[in-house]
Amino acid sequence: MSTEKIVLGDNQFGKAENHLVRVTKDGDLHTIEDLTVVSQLHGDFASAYYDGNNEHVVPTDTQKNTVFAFAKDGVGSPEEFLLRLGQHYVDDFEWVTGGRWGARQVSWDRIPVAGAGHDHSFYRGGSGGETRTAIVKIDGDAKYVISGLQELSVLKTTQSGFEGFPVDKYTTLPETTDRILATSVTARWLFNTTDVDFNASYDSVKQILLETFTNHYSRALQETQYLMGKAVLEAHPEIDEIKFSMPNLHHFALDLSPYGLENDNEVFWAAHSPYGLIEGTLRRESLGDTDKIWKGVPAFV
Ligand SMILES: O=c1[nH]c(=O)c2[nH]c(=O)[nH]c2[nH]1
Repeated sequence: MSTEKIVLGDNQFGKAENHLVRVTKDGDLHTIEDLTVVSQLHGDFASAYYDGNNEHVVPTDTQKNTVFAFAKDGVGSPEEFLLRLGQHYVDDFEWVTGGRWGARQVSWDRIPVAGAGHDHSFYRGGSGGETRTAIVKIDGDAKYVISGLQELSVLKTTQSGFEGFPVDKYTTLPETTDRILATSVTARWLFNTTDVDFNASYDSVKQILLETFTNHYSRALQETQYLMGKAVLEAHPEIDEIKFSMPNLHHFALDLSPYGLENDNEVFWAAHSPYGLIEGTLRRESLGDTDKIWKGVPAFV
């Protein structure tokens, strides 16, 4: 066995995937900044690795908290935000000589309602937008068309609450009348004819889904889902049934009071898992059994 000393080379540590959503409010006009941040420190940490001595180990938990606390003062640009974060560590911890801070920022577009961008409801457009799907089934003489979309990401920064749920000994969730509601809509809708301008129909259904997400105070994602499906079926007689799968993508307003800061629903942690999963089928009451048509239709195409 070699007795050569094993030495520590490059090292760094911190917290990855700090998913921050910063809401800035100018009256009813809200803007959002959505960044996923990684923080990694360089410095004199040898005794932590060699001796288990944590005197210099700025906890990764603290690095996470610092990301959210710093967001209280706004983000501005990811570059400025990261420069501010990094400067804090080299200024305030003498053994920290540097580090690496990174961010992925995604942009949200305002949902267009009657030609104007909405004040507080957003969707992911451009390359972050939804995928359109289509499925055709033929069974003898019968032809069925199922159109759909997946991963239409929408988020509203207010006009959403959740109250009145049953409470048992496992319930810790507080009631709320003001929260972020965010989901990524997967929907499939079944036509009762093939005589359809499918491109125009798709554009209209998507717009109805977006507008309906926007246009009411949501008492739960379940209610919002029902209203979205109802609006589609009411506006489109050529569609008989719509199925949804919608994650409830939780955004937790963080308690910044331990750092002497208030959080009036401005700084949120966007948790990735677990997420709520809200699914439902909306259909015309008189519609017969369609199970055979849906059989074999995958959840995601
Ligand atoms: O809109 C919601 N529906 C739920 O079923 C639920 N459950 C939960 O914990 N939060 C929420 N929000």
